[in-house]
Amino acid sequence: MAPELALSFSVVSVIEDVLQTHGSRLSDIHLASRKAEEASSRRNEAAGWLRKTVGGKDIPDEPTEEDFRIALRSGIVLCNALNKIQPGALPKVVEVPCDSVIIPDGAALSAYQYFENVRNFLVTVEEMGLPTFEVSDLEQGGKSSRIVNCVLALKCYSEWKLGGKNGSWKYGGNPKPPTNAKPPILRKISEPFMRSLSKGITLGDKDGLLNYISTNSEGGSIPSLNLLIREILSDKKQEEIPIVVESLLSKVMEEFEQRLLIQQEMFKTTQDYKALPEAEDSNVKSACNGEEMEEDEDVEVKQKECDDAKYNVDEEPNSQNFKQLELFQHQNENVQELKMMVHQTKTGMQVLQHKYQEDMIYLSKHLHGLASAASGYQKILEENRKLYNQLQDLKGNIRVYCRVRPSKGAQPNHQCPVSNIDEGSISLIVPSKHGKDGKKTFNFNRVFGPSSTQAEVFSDTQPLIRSVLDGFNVCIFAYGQTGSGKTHTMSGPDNYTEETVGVNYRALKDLFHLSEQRKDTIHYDISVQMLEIYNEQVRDLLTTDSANKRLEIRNSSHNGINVPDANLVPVSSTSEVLNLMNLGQKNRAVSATAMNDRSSRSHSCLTVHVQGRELASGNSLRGCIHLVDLAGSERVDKSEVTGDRLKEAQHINKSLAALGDVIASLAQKQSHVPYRNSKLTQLLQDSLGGQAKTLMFVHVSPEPDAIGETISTLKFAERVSTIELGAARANKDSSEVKELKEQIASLKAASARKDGELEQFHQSANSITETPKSKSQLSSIARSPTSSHGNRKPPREDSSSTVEDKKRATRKLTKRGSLEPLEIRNSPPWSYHAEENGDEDNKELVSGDSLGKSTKKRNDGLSTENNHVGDCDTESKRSSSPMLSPTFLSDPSKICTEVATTNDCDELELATSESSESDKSWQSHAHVPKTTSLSNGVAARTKKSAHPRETKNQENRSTIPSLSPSSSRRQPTVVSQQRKHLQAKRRTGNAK
Ligand SMILES: Nc1ncnc2c1ncn2[C@@H]1O[C@H](COP(=O)(O)OP(=O)(O)OP(=O)(O)O)[C@@H](O)[C@H]1O
Repeated sequence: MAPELALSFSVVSVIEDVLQTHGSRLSDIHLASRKAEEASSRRNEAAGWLRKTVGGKDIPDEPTEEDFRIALRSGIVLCNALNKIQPGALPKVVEVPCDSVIIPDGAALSAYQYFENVRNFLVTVEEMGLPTFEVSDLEQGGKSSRIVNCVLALKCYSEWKLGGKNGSWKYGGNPKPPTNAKPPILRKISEPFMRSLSKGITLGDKDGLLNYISTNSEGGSIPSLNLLIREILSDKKQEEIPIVVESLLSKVMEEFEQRLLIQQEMFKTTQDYKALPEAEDSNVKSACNGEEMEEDEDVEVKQKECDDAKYNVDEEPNSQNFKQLELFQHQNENVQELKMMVHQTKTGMQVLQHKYQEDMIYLSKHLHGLASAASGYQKILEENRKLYNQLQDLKGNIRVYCRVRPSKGAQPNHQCPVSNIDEGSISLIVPSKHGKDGKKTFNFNRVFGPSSTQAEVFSDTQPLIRSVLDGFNVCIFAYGQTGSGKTHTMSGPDNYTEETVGVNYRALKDLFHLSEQRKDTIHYDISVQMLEIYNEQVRDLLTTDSANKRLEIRNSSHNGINVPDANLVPVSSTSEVLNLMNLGQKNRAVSATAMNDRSSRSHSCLTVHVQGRELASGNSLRGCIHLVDLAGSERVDKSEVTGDRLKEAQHINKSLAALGDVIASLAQKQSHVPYRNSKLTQLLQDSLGGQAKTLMFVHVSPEPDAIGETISTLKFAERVSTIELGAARANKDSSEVKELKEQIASLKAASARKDGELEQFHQSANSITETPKSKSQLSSIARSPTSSHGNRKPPREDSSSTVEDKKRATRKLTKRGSLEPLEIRNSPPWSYHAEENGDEDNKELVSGDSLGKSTKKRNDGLSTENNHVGDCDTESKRSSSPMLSPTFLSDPSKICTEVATTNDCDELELATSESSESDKSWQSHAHVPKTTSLSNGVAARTKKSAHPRETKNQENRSTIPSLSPSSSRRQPTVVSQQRKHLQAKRRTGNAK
């Protein structure tokens, strides 16, 4: 802001200076006396006005300069005069000056009070725009002209005011300057300026100058400027005048320049004062930042500086400084207020912080509680899952685990149909025909997402595998669309590592590990078979020539070996297993299809047989695990196969459809389960329908174009999970049962020996009696189960076995130990399966109501594939023969067996009340695998089927009394009587 320049100076002083420079003085021209006269006259006038205005008795009529100064020194007269003409202009006037004599330090106090009065007066006068003086003018004297000027200006103002403010104010200043007026400039008084003030004339103030001139013109006491200059120049020589005028002008110019400089300095000082409040602001900010104490000190220092400045200003009265100070004080008050607010805010913040901390503690406690509740919830969930699994185990449900393969590469614009994977459920987005996609959720025992590792997948399977060592049968099979990851789960990828190896290897590793741990209590023998079903043919994967060899499946064999002709390789370490698996994998039929580069074209089954013997008790147990990697179902249009591949695909799909039928029958608890419709279902029969623990891994591909197959796969899997197989049972034999089995084996051996003798006897008798029967028929009748397959080892000869032994064994097997009559039947294995497993087809095969009528309705597939069926036919034909086997003569128990066989082919069943295993072993004793020894004997089993046809047939069964060897000769009669009796009974039944 440019300062308003009040360039006032005394013309007289300037002229005086110029005259001095030129060696002459105003006094020379009587200026001094005139000045003195003028000063005294003006002083008298001022004193008179003051006396008149405030009644100051201390002011003489014609005071000297000193009198005048002393009279006004306290400032009281001046303040009162000012208050008189401008009431309230000075609210505080120290009226009674302290007596400096009576009161100690009174002088100092008085000086201070004078100073206060005079300062207040000067400030007000300054604000009114009237000429002022310096405090020192009053205290030190010598400069009273300025005081006189000021008083006369007041007088002038008073008169102007009393005159009703008519006309313009002669001093030109604003008598009541607005408070927001620009701050006046602090003036540093130079000597010439002081002098000019004494004259009360300002050049910058045109009115003032005019007033001065007019006043002096009117008063006549002071010559006008014109006159003054003329008077100065009058005594000058002509040639001196230009020089004097020139120096006069240059002096005026110099004075101007000096004034300008002073004004600029004053302006700068004003700016510095203005900067003070800003510094205060920054102090406030610093205080907010916690530096309050330091800043307080700073403020105090600044306050002190300002006070000093105030004092200095007091010394050089300047309304601008006072305004600045007031402003500063105001700002200081604001700062204090702000500080208070900051303090309050800070306190508030502290309270809030405290509350916040309390809240945080409360929340953290709450959170802790929630976390523990959540972990408890998790535990409960886990517990629930376990209980659910246990319940399922008790019910014998097939467990179903679902695994989603990772996507093969990114498929832009295609959304993965798998929308959500939970621990026990998987949700799919199912596209609908109407455009709006639906959501379908499937629940399983466990669901593994694409990121699940092989180890994670195996961890849930582990307990199941371990139960094999406790004598359970376990089946794990992988199901799913082609390329969905079945082989990956079961075997691992092609170049497998320790981490990526599949369930098969891990299972065996675990088995070996556990058997090693238990070696002090149980001795385990572990052996492995590896098969595949390719184009409905069972092939051994552990031989190189297996491609040409068709193997038989014999369900419910006594030792759990369903394919006895396949290689059974004993193993003792995982590396051996790995080698075998590699061999099997190499032999497995795979080929590239459009869906999978290495598509398995067959169902593969790795079977691990475990035989355990408890070292302390001698008890034995037997468990086996089937690890089945099914061939993938495929849509032939999609897999683009032709020729042999197409044929393979058709076989695969057919066998999987058969599996679906079996699952559906089991799920609906139907009495007939069509196991025999495919080799696959035949192989899995024990696992799906027996007392095994079964787990299915269902695999799905995440690709959107596989959604159809994915949905049908998951629906199928859900159905599988509803199947209840009944609680699994361990295959454990006590030592007593074992002993009995051994006895049975020895009896069988004895029986075989007798068979031989019988054959010889028969031959000799034949030649004597010329029987009508052919030789083959007789040998067929005489054929014992053990001799039906020539590829087995003959039973061990046991000379100690007698007929009594056999009878005892039979009685023992009734468990009750009584000698109650037993039904003893000899039957081919398929008959057992038919009844045991509710296989209607097979029941029909063997049903018939008369002797010799072995029948008829026959499943084509079975008739060609099952040797047992052929056996039955033979047996049936044989049964129609009126001839009795010579065996009857030598072995009564054989007779009974024979009778049952010939009489009722559809009832052919082994009965044992001791163990279901016994009967199974009996049925299958003809199919003992190469590596196992025979341990079967004759066993009897009470019939348990409630089938109506069986009930009917039961009536036809012969009740065989215990026979002693001595009665053997009567046997034909007994037998014929028996037959007659049965026939009669049957006829009666039919008539009814
Ligand atoms: N969980 C997985 N992680 C990584 N790769 C996988 C996974 N599952 C499958 N794959 C890969 O997907 C491809 C197809 O898998 P795989 O051969 O196991 O399918 P499949 O169901 O056995 O097929 P097919 O029925 O035709 O034999 C393979 O390259 C396999 O390595």
